[in-house]
Amino acid sequence: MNAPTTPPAGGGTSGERGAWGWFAPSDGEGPKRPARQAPTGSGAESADESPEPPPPPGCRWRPLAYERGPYEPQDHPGQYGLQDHPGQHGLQDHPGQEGLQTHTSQHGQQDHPGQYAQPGHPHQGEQREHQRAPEPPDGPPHSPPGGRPAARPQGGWEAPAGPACEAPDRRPASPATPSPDTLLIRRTLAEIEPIADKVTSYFYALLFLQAPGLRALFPAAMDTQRDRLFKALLTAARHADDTATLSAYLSDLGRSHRKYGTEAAHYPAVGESLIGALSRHATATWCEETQAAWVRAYTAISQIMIDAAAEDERTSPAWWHAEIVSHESRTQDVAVVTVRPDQPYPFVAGQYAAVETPWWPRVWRNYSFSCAPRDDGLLSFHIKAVPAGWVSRALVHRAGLGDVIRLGPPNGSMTVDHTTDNGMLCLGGGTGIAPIKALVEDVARHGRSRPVEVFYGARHDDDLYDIDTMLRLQKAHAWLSVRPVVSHGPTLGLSGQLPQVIRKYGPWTAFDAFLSGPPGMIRSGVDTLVGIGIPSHRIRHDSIDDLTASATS
Ligand SMILES: NC(=O)C1=CN([C@@H]2O[C@H](COP(=O)(O)OP(=O)(O)OC[C@H]3O[C@@H](n4cnc5c(N)ncnc54)[C@H](O)[C@@H]3O)[C@@H](O)[C@H]2O)C=CC1
Repeated sequence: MNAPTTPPAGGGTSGERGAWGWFAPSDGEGPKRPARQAPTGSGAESADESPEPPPPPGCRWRPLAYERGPYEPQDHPGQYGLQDHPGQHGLQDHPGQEGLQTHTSQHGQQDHPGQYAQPGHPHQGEQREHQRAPEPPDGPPHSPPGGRPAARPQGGWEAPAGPACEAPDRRPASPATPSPDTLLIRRTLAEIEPIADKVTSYFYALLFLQAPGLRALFPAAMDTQRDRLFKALLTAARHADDTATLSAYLSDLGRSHRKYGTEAAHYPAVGESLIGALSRHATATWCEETQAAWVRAYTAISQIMIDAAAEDERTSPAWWHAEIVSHESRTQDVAVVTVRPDQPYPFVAGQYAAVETPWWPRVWRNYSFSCAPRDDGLLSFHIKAVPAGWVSRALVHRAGLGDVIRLGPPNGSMTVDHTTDNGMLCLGGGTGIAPIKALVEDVARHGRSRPVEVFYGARHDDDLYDIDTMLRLQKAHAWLSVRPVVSHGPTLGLSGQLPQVIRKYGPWTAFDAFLSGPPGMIRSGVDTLVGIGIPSHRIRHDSIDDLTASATS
């Protein structure tokens, strides 16, 4: 599985596929290589400090077909590989917000997803066709900006002869002082931020040009998944100094990429494309030193991901098949879908999984489990069909008994801490009630009673599709209180939006809080809760970024 990362003995030629110049992640088995030096000058003289074995003649990927899938897509062979699945250690890249987010809330910015679909997103139409690899949006990838001849000797990109770097402060990093590499990386990021879309497109164009085989790992239409990998890489690089959190985040990312068919051998091409896209677009700040910083960062990032994937492979499948055993329509747009995985599926209440349907190969969407682990091993999801949501519409309107979906591994950290008896304040907006129900079941199973206060929000009374279940649970457990809250229209319950309504109750300062619902609700919910005295480390929710990114799921 070692990646063919070194240039051929005689030196690779520009653009030669597989002659990766910089990135040689190990397969997690052997010792790690030190980061390569970035090319200097023309790059021709750049060399690894340690001798390397001659590389294979090209970068080859074995075909990435489902190996045990009953529904191999016909016209999109293989399966997609490179998507971000922010896990519970969530790194968020929010404008104006620096620092890694952990699984608990920092004012509404945390990691990963729940399910995620909101109507009215500008994603239009179902599955637009993008079957061929995209063209680089602004010129051939090997031409650096300004028409300078592109040289990519030894398989690496030459640093454009841009302005010299301002020498960064070389003192060691501290929590308050970013390392010199991180400073350089952040300069690049600041420069590309206004043109992030363009850089993202360019990155993928380069990737598919250099390694056409990787195209088959992505969905036919590069929808919201498109920029996740790129974004995750940038975010990780931005936070390269925070090794503990970064390592947890990247390990999750590496593990979750297994279901896409990602292999260690894919990482060099990704790294080459990353550097290629950045060097082309960050022309004001790119220089040799910056390039070297990015090479070091990517080498470290990819190695963590590869190691985590290799470790995970020893104990866990890359995905599970799961047969639909119950499909219950609750409203016109909401269904409760129950599945039986083909092998034991270990998870914790409050987590979520990526789901792929047979109808949209390689398009994965995250859905929270609506139940705690059950003795019979079944899993349930609440799915709301949204206008342009390929997966959600298929699951609500097309799926039926006997259909087989695929599940990625469990993820997420909106889970109950059973070491404390703190009260739990739970806000579930719309289908966001699903993981809240799972948390309630988890507390019930655990046997130690603690106050659990659930506020269940919906637009209209009719949208409270799971209120009967929640009220049944309330009846069964004296420690549980469930309050329906309706934001639009008349109701016998409480009126208003969830965050407003909880202000009228409390005090909540001794409670842990759990938020699940639309991104707007999470944001204002976190603000409200922090405002009324719940420390942010006791507020849990899934990633706002991914809730937003997956708005058309
Ligand atoms: N783990 C999670 O966080 C999960 C999240 N979801 C997400 O929950 C959402 C459910 O959508 P719908 O059922 O259409 O819910 P919805 O849009 O009808 O909202 C439900 C309730 O949430 C509150 N709310 C919504 N927007 C708000 C805002 N901007 N500020 C304050 N409160 C607000 C209101 O009380 C509203 O009645 C989806 O975006 C889905 O992705 C779903 C399942 C799990």
